[in-house]
Amino acid sequence: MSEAETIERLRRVGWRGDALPGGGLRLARVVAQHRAGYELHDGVSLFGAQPAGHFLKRTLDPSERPAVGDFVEVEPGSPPHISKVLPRRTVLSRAAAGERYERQVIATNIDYVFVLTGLDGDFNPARIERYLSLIEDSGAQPVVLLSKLDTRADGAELIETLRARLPAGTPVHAINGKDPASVAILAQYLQPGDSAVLVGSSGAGKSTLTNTLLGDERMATSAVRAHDSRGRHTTTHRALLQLPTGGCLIDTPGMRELKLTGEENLDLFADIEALAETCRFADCGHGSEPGCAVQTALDNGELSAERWRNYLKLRDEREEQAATLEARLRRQRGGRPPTRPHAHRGSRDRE
Ligand SMILES: Nc1nc2c(ncn2[C@@H]2O[C@H](COP(=O)(O)OP(=O)(O)OP(=O)(O)O)[C@@H](O)[C@H]2O)c(=O)[nH]1
Ligand SMILES: [Zn+2]
Repeated sequence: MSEAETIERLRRVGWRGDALPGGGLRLARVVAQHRAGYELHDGVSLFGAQPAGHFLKRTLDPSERPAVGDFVEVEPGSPPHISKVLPRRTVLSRAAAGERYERQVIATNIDYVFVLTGLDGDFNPARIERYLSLIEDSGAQPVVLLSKLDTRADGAELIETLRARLPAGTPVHAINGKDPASVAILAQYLQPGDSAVLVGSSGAGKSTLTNTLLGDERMATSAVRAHDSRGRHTTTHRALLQLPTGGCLIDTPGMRELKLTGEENLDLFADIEALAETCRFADCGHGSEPGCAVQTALDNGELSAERWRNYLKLRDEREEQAATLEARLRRQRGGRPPTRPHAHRGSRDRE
């Protein structure tokens, strides 16, 4: 098979390059990960594979192991082995639950993250901002989707309010997830070589939208499911769906549980942080302290009470997670205090 044909096949599972890395080994994409091994797809067929021995070393940073979305080199054999993970163009990760604090890779090589919110009771701009802050360091481009447009007469107003609030340039689309004509606007993010993921709270309409995007391909997907587990209906999660528009949608359980972690930055609220820096006291609690810049901005309407509350919520969440991490690390050290110097801002007057 020619290199052009191989690239053409891999394009169907999200390969973006115009050339293949040397070595002549088979390339494929990780579409699912189970306790028993990996499932790979090369654009034509789905097959199982095991990680090569060097991926199993205990000292290896877990984020270097193959993850859903990775393009990998495969050594033939039965079973085939994953010998190498190719460089990742983007990495979506979160703090892992467990005894050791570490980043857990959720999916790699994602181009677009669809942040889905219903325009019904689910509508919550603060939550959308929090999702955007999660995606911020991943390299993927966020696309805000508002579903259930058909259920809300004042939808257009809500959308304008949201657009004004989000960072300039963030795409926002309102859709009816059940209507293929309405969903067609997403084709621009789902062309051959594109990989997208869908996040949003329960009931937002993720399954509905996925099925509409799959269209007639929905049948094909269940057919693959049926025979890849030797006739039985597999209960494993099919994480990579090939869409009729040529792009693919990654749908992993980890993606669905995307949560805030102690590491997310608060860049969306950089203006508030800058404002708080100008309070008279460096340790201002932004309550009734004299010379509090935040209170002044709240009073004269420069800062809305809602944005201030959202900022506080996100900050508290981050501090709580940092404290949990700190306690966990201290337990590991046998109760000794941290060895690294502690950043501490004392009560000092800036005047
Ligand atoms: N009217 C209308 N209903 C929708 C739309 N999108 C989803 N729904 C309905 O909303 C309900 C929840 O949709 P789901 O697709 O199951 O939501 P989900 O995000 O997959 O939920 P989980 O599986 O719990 O994560 C269903 O009853 C859908 O029919 C829409 O655009 N318009
Ligand atoms: Zn203050």
